[in-house]
Amino acid sequence: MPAPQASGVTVFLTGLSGAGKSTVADALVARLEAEGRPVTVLDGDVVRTHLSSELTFSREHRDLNIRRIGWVAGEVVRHGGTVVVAAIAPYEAAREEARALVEKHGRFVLVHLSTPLEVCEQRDVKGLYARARAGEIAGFTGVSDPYEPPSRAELTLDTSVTPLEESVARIRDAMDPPSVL
Ligand SMILES: Nc1ncnc2c1ncn2[C@@H]1O[C@H](COP(=O)(O)OS(=O)(=O)O)[C@@H](OP(=O)(O)O)[C@H]1O
Ligand SMILES: Nc1ncnc2c1ncn2[C@@H]1O[C@H](COP(=O)(O)OP(=O)(O)O)[C@@H](O)[C@H]1O
Repeated sequence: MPAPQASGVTVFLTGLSGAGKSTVADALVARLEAEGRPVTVLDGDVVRTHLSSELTFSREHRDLNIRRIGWVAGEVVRHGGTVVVAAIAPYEAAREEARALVEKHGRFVLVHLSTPLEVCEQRDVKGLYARARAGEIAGFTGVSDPYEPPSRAELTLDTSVTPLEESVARIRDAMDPPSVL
C-alpha cells in the first residue's frame, strides 16, 4: 500500500513593503530546511521576475499575480509540499482566492505582518518610499495605493515589536495541524 501523502501547507506572508516579509520568509525557510523539510518559496519580487514579468501594479494585475501564486502554491500543496509566499497582496478578495486554491488540497496559514507604515517607511529598505513620496512611483502601496488588512489572518505579527526569532517560532507552531485529542 502506498504511504499516505504528507499533508501540504502554505504559509502566506502579507504586508506592506518593508514590513519584513522577505526577512521572515528567509528565516522560516532556514528553520524548515534545518528540519529536513524542502520548501518552495514564492517571493513577490522573484515571482515578478520569473512568472509575472509582464504585470504592472494595477489592481487587476496585482490580483492576477496573487491568483498565479495561489495556483502554484495549491499545486505544490496537492503533492504534500511546503510553500512560503511573501507578497504584498493588498486585496482581501485576492488573498481569499489564493486561500481557496490552496485549501482544496491542504492547509493555508495567512500571516499578516502588520508593521506600521511609519516604521516601513523609516526602514525604506529599497528607497521606494522616498521615490513614491517624491511622485516618482505612482500607486505605491500605503502611500498612494490601498492595503486592506486581512479580516481573518491565522496570525498577526508586528515586526517593529516582535523579534525575528519569535515570529519564526510562532509561524512554525501555526503550521502544525491542530492536535486531535
Ligand atoms: N507601486 C508599487 N507598490 C508596491 N510595491 C511596488 C510597487 N512598485 C514596485 N514595487 C516593488 O514590488 C514588490 C511587491 O511585489 P508584489 O508582487 O509582492 O506585489 S503585489 O502582491 O502584486 O501587490 C515590492 O517588494 P517588497 O518591498 O519586498 O514588498 C516593491 O519592491
Ligand atoms: N523583527 C524583525 N523582523 C523582520 N524584519 C526586521 C525586524 N527588525 C528589523 N527588520 C528589518 O526590516 C527590514 C524588512 O525588509 P524586508 O524583509 O525586505 O521587507 P519586505 O519583504 O516586507 O519588503 C529588513 O531590513 C529587516 O532587517
